Order: sequence, then structure tokens, then C-alpha cells
Amino acid sequence: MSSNGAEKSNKDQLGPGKLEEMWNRAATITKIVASSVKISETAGGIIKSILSSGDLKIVYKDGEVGKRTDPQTEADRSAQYCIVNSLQSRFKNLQIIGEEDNTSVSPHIETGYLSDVLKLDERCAESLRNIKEEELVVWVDPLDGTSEVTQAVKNNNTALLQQVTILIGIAHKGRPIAGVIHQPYYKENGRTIWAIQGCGVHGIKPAEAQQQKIVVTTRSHLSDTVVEALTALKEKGLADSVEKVGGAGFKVLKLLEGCSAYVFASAGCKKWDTCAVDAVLAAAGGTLTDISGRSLLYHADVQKNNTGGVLATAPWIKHQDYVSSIPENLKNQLPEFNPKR
Ligand SMILES: Nc1ncnc2c1ncn2[C@@H]1O[C@H](COP(=O)(O)O)[C@@H](OP(=O)(O)O)[C@H]1O
Ligand SMILES: [Mg+2]
Repeated sequence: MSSNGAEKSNKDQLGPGKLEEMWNRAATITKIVASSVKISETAGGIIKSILSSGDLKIVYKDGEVGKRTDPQTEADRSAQYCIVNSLQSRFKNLQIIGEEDNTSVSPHIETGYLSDVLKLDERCAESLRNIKEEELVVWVDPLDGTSEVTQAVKNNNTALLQQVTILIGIAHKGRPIAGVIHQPYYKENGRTIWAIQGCGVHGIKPAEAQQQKIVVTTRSHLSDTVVEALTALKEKGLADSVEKVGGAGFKVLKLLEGCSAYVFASAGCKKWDTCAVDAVLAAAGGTLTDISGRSLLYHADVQKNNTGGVLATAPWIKHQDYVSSIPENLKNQLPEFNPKR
């Protein structure tokens, strides 16, 4: 499915000459984000079509039978193929690291892009505009919330599907500078949220400060350490209630919609789960670190697991209040993972 829908509608509005001129003038980071928005939406369509077939072709990437926590479906594989190959076909020197193997029974390439991103190009700082393709690392989670997908299909619980997101994060010198989050089951047609450092967040209006402090956490990877962290936050008045929802992408969207913090005091979350949401949340004024308050690093050779856990807070929250309230013994159990650079 080479869908050129965005290009077609862009041409209608701007004319092909103008569009080409904008593309040629745009910085590399702008072009990658403009393409990633469209690619994530095409990957979302692929996921929807596989899920509607009901045949997920599940394999497990971990554990003994009966204890497995890390499933992979045909939707994960096909979405990954589309994202990685579409980006690579246009940006040959990009380093791309995806959650899944790059195989699929139904290969799709997307060549379109969103012209609205190009319109923001001039707002990009010169330091970002000068970054070369080969200096960037792209972290791809083709389907965040895979456990929720398998349960949604098994139990015919379609409400769980809104927790699915597609995440494309772009890092430079180990820090996230841009991100795309596509939520295919948001209302009828899905939505895409994207951000480039210094150019704001698009596709959502971040919520203002709230009275209630609602903390979001995992629904499928709960552990004793997560429970201990949540208990400590409740005692300090930083968690009036707790919502268990799937996926790093969906949890950060909840932070942009009024929840106060995303707490995962455990080690299973990976760099592809956090890179895009780290960039989007930072652009909105929020913060994502490990549970000890250390920034996460996204160099190509970094350890993939976020062994220090994940702690993210909404734009209106003082991040340090949450960091300080996590018990020290938990911080010691989830040690520093970042190599000294
Ligand atoms: N113990 C664990 N084992 C495997 N993956 C884990 C995990 N804990 C967290 N994750 C990954 O972190 C992401 C968010 O998890 P959660 O919804 O539990 O907060 C999920 O990404 P995927 O859905 O892309 O696999 C999930 O697989
Ligand atoms: Mg994920």
C-alpha cells in the first residue's frame, strides 16, 4: 500500500511546485518528522486491518510457557516493516532501532509526508537545522500496548484498543529531540501527536493544572516494586488515585490530558517505549526520567532496557516532588544504567 494520500491533499492545498520547494528547503529533522507522521498513520491502518482479521499470529519473545509477558503479533511485525523500510528508503543514512525483527508477510512502504510539519521548519533552531541524517538515532515501537491488543482480541474488549500507540522517537547525541505518537483507535479515525524541540506540541492541547492527582501505571507488568512506589506516593499525597493502563505512549497521552504522573518502578520498559514520548512530553513542558530523576539516554549503543524504571510528570507538576517521594531502597534496587560518556 503506497499511500500518497497526504501528498495528494498537500498538493491540492499548496500546489506541487510550492510543496516541493518547501520540502527542498526544509531541515533534515523537519523532513524526518513530516515523513514519520504520515508513516505512523499508515502503520496504524496496517494494525487496524490485521486486528480486524482476528488472526494475530502471536509469538512470545520471553519466558517459560505460562509466565510469558512479552508477546509479538503480526500487527507488530508488519507495522515495524512499514516504518523502518519507509524511513530507510527516504533517509538512507539514518540509524533506526526498532522493537521487532524487520520481517513481515505483507510489506508496505509509505512515501508521503505531512506538509503542516514543513510549515514549522523556520521555527526550528539553527542547531537543530544543522544536524545531519547520520547523527540521528530513530527509536521505533511499531505497536506499544501489545499485551492490551492480545487481550482486546481474546476477550472482545475493544475499549482496550485505544491504549495502542505507534511511537517514533528521534535522538541526537543521546537525547530525544523529536517524537511522533499515533493513536489509531482514538475516536473514529485516530490522531497523531508530534513535537520537535522548541517548536511546541501538535495534535493535542495539553491540559491545565488539576485538583486531583491521578497517577497512571502499568496494567500488565505490575510488580512489588511498582506497588511500593505507588504506596509511598499515596502516603505523601501525590497520588489521589491510580489508573492501570497499557503502553508507555498511552500513559504519556494521559499526562497531557490531566493525569499527574506515570510511575513504573520496574525494569522492563525499553528505549523504544520512551524515546518518542520523552520528546513530546518535554516539548509540552513535562519531564520524563528514571525513578531516581536521571535523564534517559538514547545513543545507538545504549542499553535497551530502562533499568532505572520510568517516572514522568505532567507540565504542571514539580517533577522533583515525585522523585523525592520514591523510597531510596527502590532507587537502589533500580540502579544507574547509563554508561559514563
Ligand atoms: N516486564 C516486562 N517485560 C516485557 N516488556 C515490558 C515489561 N515491563 C514493561 N514492558 C514494556 O514496556 C511497555 C509499557 O508497558 P506497560 O504497558 O506494562 O506499562 C510495553 O511495550 P510494548 O507493548 O510495546 O511491548 C511493555 O512490553
Ligand atoms: Mg512499547
